[in-house]
Amino acid sequence: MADFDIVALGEPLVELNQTRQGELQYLQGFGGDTSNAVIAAARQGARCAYLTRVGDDAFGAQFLDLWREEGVDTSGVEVDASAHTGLYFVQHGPDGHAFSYLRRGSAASLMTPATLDGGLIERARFLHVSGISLAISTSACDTVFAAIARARAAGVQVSLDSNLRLRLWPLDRARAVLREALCHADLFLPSMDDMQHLTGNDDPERTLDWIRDAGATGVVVLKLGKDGSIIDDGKTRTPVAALRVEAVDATGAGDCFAGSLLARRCQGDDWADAVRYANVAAALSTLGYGAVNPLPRAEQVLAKLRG
Ligand SMILES: Nc1ncnc2c1ncn2[C@@H]1O[C@H](COP(=O)(O)OP(=O)(O)O)[C@@H](O)[C@H]1O
Ligand SMILES: O=C(O)C(=O)C[C@H](O)[C@H](O)COP(=O)(O)O
Repeated sequence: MADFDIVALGEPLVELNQTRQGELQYLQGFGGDTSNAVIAAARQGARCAYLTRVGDDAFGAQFLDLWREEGVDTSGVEVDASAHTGLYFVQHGPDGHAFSYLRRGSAASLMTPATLDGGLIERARFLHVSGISLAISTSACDTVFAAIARARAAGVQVSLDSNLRLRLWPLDRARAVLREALCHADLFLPSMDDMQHLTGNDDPERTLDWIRDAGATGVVVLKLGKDGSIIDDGKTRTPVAALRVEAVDATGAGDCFAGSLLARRCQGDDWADAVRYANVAAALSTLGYGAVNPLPRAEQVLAKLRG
């Protein structure tokens, strides 16, 4: 039996969230898509580990404490004495949230395939990576492809969230790299917003056709925000409704979706049940500010599912 349900690879970011427009008050929290996803999964009962690098600074130490409190294994976290932990800002406006970054040269962006040498990937059921892990630097991009190759060689399933961030890389490169990566994913988790940029169309069916034409052979779950998601298992496409909520801050909803979905797959759910669960967990995660604090625990999600 594998030691871990999920090993994720990527960059954690300290979060400064401007919860009131126009005021110089920022709530400090934690973010970074793959870190959010493993914390969400751990809160649903999954055994998780995180592969990353942080600076030898107060924020790096806060992250190590956070992962330990959340039960996420940190044996794959390297501390770099000569680079910083990354930081991002969340601003809220009429079109939802917007991110900006202070991350170039961060410890995580300096990862290389040697970061994988501890052998954690081979001990997992799923490797989870994202478009952000691929975008933060050339060496991180190489590291993600090396991780995918190691996972596939060891029979570990690969999960990929599109998480397109056009502040991190140009659209043409993002499209080319994501097309290559999605062909190796057992589970691809694009959002409709990301796919609109990549494909130029806003129709979910045509978007799923584009993904299949690009070479996706695994399961694809297209995330549609407040409209829920669609499962495409290669044969049938099944829409799954969202839970209706008054969302406050959707930062991290997609990561909560990914972590919860993987956790439930590892607990034996079929795709439809796992996606139903992930929709509810992700909706609940929009009810508070920040990517990590509002991530729900299994009891809350199960209570909501029971109605
Ligand atoms: N306003 C909302 N109401 C209910 N559920 C939501 C809302 N926003 C997001 N979700 C849930 O979170 C999932 C991921 O959100 P989405 O915005 O589509 O992806 P991402 O955060 O990756 O851009 C959705 O599929 C849905 O289940
Ligand atoms: O943008 C980045 O580089 C980050 O990692 C910061 C955020 O924590 C995630 O982007 C949130 O991701 P969503 O779940 O898609 O809202």
